[in-house]
Amino acid sequence: MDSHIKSPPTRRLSTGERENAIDRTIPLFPPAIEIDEHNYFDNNEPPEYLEDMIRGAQEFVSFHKNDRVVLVTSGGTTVPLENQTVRFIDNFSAGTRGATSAEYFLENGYAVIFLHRQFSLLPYSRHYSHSTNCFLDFMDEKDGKVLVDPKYQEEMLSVLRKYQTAKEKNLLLLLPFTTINQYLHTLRALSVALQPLKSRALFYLAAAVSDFFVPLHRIPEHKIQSKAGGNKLVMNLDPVPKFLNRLVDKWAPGAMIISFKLETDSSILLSKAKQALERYSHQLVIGNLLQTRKREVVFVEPNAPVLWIRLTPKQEAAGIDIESLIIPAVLERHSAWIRESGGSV
Ligand SMILES: CC(C)(COP(=O)(O)O)[C@@H](O)C(=O)NCCC(=O)N[C@@H](CSSC[C@H](N)C(=O)O)C(=O)O
Repeated sequence: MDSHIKSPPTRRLSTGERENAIDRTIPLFPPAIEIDEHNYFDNNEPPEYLEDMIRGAQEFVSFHKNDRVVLVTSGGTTVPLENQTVRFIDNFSAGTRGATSAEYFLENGYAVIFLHRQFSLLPYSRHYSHSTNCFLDFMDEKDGKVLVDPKYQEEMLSVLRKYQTAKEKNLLLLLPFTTINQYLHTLRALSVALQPLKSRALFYLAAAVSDFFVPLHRIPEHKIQSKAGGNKLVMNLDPVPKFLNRLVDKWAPGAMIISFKLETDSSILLSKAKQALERYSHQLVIGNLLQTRKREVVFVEPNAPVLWIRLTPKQEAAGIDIESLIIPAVLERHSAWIRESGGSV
């Protein structure tokens, strides 16, 4: 390559120069209070499908009135920059944490409401997605028929049977979202639908939720135009009200609530997870770093030392899911929560 032509910097998308980072020292946004809840939900309309969706969820909860039901949120929420959305800000999440966790909850007898980013990974089908482990690579053709390559029969049969069981027993309800607004309206409505289950309801909030958004009254209707010669796009975003404490205090009284804390800077992970627990007074924060989220997490809970859960190098090499270690530890805590709440385990 000519010396004067510099190859573009080989930068991973998730790294950036520190001096460009936003000032993390700005005061934290306080937890949402009642007026914030009314302001947000009164001024940002619910998705038009919400009533139908919640009717289905109420039927699901009623069907499982004597079971343990977990609401797993998964995938990233988007912040549209135009009402007729062409551009949006996205939050990183492939949906692996949520989809894999949902499988282990199902295998432990939970009914699962899977509130997920549309088109992100789903329980069971995640094993053969369009990109990783493309399902077409597991097929073969013989006498004009499509066959599964014998090498993969056993593994695929195991996944297929679990998927079919979940469907036949009505154990898995898949509910999509895309935007932060759809997510928040749906989360609040589902929380109310789950109230009859009291302590047998579990919230496992693995979705990557936006912290800033463009309120409806400030969002342009059509695609933002870029002028010839270039013009800056200056965005004025509001903080997304911190609804976790509304969930704990009002929307889902009695349920066990677990949130995830995502950081990229290991030096602040524990303090931020502890801060979330103190601010929201829920039962467990599972902290994880973007870079190591598939091999280690840390449990931060009241009146207990922090507990690191890690895959050994051997387990990692064998392709063991860290969720196979996380979920049993969560189930133990949920059983204790039900006992302490006076429910029958
Ligand atoms: C997203 C990942 C890392 C999984 O990745 P994939 O397997 O690729 O899907 C998940 O483990 C996670 O940390 N999820 C939570 C991420 C998140 O946004 N957490 C929020 C807190 S919970 S969102 C609640 C809301 N912001 C509020 O405070 O009320 C945070 O860290 O600030």
